[in-house]
Amino acid sequence: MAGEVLQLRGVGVRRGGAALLRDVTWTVNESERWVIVGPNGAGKTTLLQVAAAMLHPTEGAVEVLEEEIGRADVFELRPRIGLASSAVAERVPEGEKVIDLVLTASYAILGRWREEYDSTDVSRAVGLLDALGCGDLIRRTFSTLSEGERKRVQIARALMPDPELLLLDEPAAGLDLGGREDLVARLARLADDPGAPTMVMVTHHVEEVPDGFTHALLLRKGEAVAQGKVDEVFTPEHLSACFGLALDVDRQHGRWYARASR
Ligand SMILES: Nc1ncnc2c1ncn2[C@@H]1O[C@H](COP(=O)(O)OP(=O)(O)OP(=O)(O)O)[C@@H](O)[C@H]1O
Repeated sequence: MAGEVLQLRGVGVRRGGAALLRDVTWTVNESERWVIVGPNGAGKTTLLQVAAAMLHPTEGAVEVLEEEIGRADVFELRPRIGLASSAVAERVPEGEKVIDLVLTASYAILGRWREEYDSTDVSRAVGLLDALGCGDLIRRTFSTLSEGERKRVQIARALMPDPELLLLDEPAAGLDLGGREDLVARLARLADDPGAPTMVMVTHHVEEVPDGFTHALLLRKGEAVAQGKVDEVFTPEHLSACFGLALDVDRQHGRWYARASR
């Protein structure tokens, strides 16, 4: 596949008279690791839904994995995209086992029915769950897992079809400090893996951005206020404009920190 994994040109999304996204132009190239940061209601999840070929924009043009949204067969396209989001987790059928939740990702479906999986699929699912520290959860029911366990299982599911694009919507939301640090370290290892897919992660907090993420897009009120290499975007000026308050920004050992200026 050539360089461009995602290309948005002048993308707008409107719902009921409200502009959720406005004139977003954004390119993600193969192997880049992007983070989308912005305050509540900025349009981050909406933008990720567009990137996941789940939401058709009202204006502008979108290409995902070189397929033009509106012309491409989204049912062929979606299995090439791994999406971990609470919107997916909310649709997991009652009683679904962790192993089945990961296995069914091969068919981009939720809820195991009568599909047959061979031993290669099962070994891959088990290997991914192990790599995310969930090896002991394989036979558990998804709905009984803690928030941190659910987040890691969702990432294993998103990786199951060996996607070309991995989209993570607030993977650290709701995690305690230990859970967050564990997840950020795992995502840093994934970001560092040259065989891993191109990645885009949404977060509210620069502290949750794993080392190895290369690019950032800042959203405010549906508009991209800055985008590019992460160390050029995570400046006090850009982040203060994005969140609407004066911020000090710092980086230590590959991790970012932001706090209100005194
Ligand atoms: N169907 C809809 N109709 C009208 N407004 C909507 C609709 N869906 C979302 N919105 C609004 O669009 C805005 C952007 O929502 P979105 O979920 O993309 O933001 P976000 O940046 O992910 O927010 P958060 O950080 O709070 O999760 C919000 O103000 C939301 O209320």
